[in-house]
Amino acid sequence: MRNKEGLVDDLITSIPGEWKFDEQVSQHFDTHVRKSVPLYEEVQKAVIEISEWFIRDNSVVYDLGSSTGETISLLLQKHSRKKNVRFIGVEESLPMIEIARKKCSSELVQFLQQHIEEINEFANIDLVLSLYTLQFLPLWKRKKVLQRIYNGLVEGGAFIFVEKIRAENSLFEDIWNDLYWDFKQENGLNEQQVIKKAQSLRGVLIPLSLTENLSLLSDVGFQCMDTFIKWHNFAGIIAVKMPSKNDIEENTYLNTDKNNKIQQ
Ligand SMILES: C[S@@+](CC[C@H](N)C(=O)[O-])C[C@H]1O[C@@H](n2cnc3c(N)ncnc32)[C@H](O)[C@@H]1O
Repeated sequence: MRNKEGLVDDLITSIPGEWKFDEQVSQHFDTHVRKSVPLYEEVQKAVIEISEWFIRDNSVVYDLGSSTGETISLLLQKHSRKKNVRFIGVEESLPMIEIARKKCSSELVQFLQQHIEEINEFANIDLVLSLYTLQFLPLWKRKKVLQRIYNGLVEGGAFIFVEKIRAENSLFEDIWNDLYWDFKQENGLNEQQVIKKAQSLRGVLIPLSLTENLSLLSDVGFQCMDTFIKWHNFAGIIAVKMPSKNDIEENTYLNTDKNNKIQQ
C-alpha cells in the first residue's frame, strides 16, 4: 500500500509525502479547509477584528500563503471605508491565485505568484498575515522569512500567524492528535481519508511547538507577542514590532533638546 495515491477527501487525492496545492486541491480548497482545520472561520473572524488596530488609510497589508483569497476578501469588506489600503497576497500556486482574483476583484488587491522566501525585502508594512502557511516552509527558511517580515514592518506594525503546532509534552501530543482526528471525522472525513491526509503531509507540514514559534519571533527582534487563539494542536500568534531601543534613546534626546529650547 506504500506510496499509493489515495483519497484525502471525497474529491481530492494525494500520495504519501507529496501534498500539493495544485489545481485539484485549489478547486475544493474552501470546503476541504473547513473540514480539516478546526475553528477555521472563527480564526478568520478574529484576524479581521484584530486588523482594525493596525490598518488605517494608506496601509500596506501582506497575506503570505493567500490561497483562494478568503482572508483578503474579508479584509477588503472590513476596511472598505478607509482610503487607499493596499492588500498583497503572496501565493506559489497559480490555480489558487486564479480563484482568489475572482473572489477579490479590486484595484487595491494584488496577488503575486511567488515563493514567500523569495521576497527579499518588505518595506513600510503595517500588517503581515500568514495563516496556516509558514508550517510548509523548511525550518532553515522560516527564520529568514521571519527576519524579513520583522525588518519590513513599521514600528507598531503587526505580524499575525496561525499554525498547526506540536504539544510541549508528548502526553498532550497524543491527546491533541486523537482529538484532531475525531474533529475531522465529525466533519465527514472517513478514517481512510484522515490517514491518507496525514501520510501525504509527511515531511511537507513541519509544525513547531508554541514555545519554539515564540522563540523564533523573539530571535528576529519581536518583543511583544501573545497567543490570540488556541485549539489543542493549533495556535494563532500576534507579534508587534516595538520601537527599537536606539530610537527610544534618540526620541528622549530630541525631547530633552526640545525641553532645553523651551526653558531657554
Ligand atoms: C493552508 S493554505 C493557506 C490558507 C489560507 N491562508 C487561508 O487562511 O485560507 C497554504 C497556502 O500557502 C501556499 N504556500 C505554501 N508554501 C508556500 C511558499 N513557500 N510560498 C508561497 N506560497 C506557499 C500554498 O500554495 C497554499 O495555498
